[in-house]
Amino acid sequence: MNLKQMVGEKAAEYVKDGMIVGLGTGSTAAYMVEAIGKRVQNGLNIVGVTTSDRTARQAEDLGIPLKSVDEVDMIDLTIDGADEISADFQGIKGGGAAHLFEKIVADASKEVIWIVDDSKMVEKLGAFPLPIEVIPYGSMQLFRIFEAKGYQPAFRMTEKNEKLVTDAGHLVIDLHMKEIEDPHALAAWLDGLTGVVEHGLFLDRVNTIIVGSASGTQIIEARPSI
Ligand SMILES: O=C[C@H](O)[C@H](O)[C@H](O)COP(=O)(O)O
Repeated sequence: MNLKQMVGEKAAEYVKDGMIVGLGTGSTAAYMVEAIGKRVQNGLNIVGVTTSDRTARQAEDLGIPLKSVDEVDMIDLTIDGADEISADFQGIKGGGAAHLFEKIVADASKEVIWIVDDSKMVEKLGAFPLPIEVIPYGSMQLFRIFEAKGYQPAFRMTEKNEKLVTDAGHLVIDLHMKEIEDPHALAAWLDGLTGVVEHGLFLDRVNTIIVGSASGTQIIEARPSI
């Protein structure tokens, strides 16, 4: 059983006719986009708002009508993957370096669903490296600040061993923190650093989590939607 496919297809059932739908990024979200694409080909009428160039290409190929995030007032529902979800439903995202656009889309959404396999559910965040999107200018200064804190920073590299450049033209520094004691305090500190564009801590943002495991899908209602 492919758990990513299972939760991706389950989440696609939440999409209703007439909705504006935020389409997340990553290997799990790709299954959701594919399932929504099939429903669109069978007559479902929606508009998608994508969170990366990759997802935009996939959605276009499937014939899903798209608008940019700036062309819509509000997104009805966003479905996205996650890298880690803690016991109190906070998340780390950005393993695919899409967290800046993903957070902008999530913030413009009435409801957010995350789809994950059960390996992503953890007690505390931090085993997954925390992605920090930074502007290239001065990025070594930020690197040194993270190093001095003991966060073991590493620039995200491509297969060609070049610094990865995000869809927005920034770099990514991954922090290897092992365990994040206070995600809200860390997020506030990161938000205050000049040159940090966005970090991968997604706090108090998800409404529903669909978890896939060998025994099936579990739906967790994390917090009420707006
Ligand atoms: O930047 C990428 C996104 O935040 C993804 O949603 C996240 O990394 C999970 O990806 P995957 O489903 O491939 O594990």
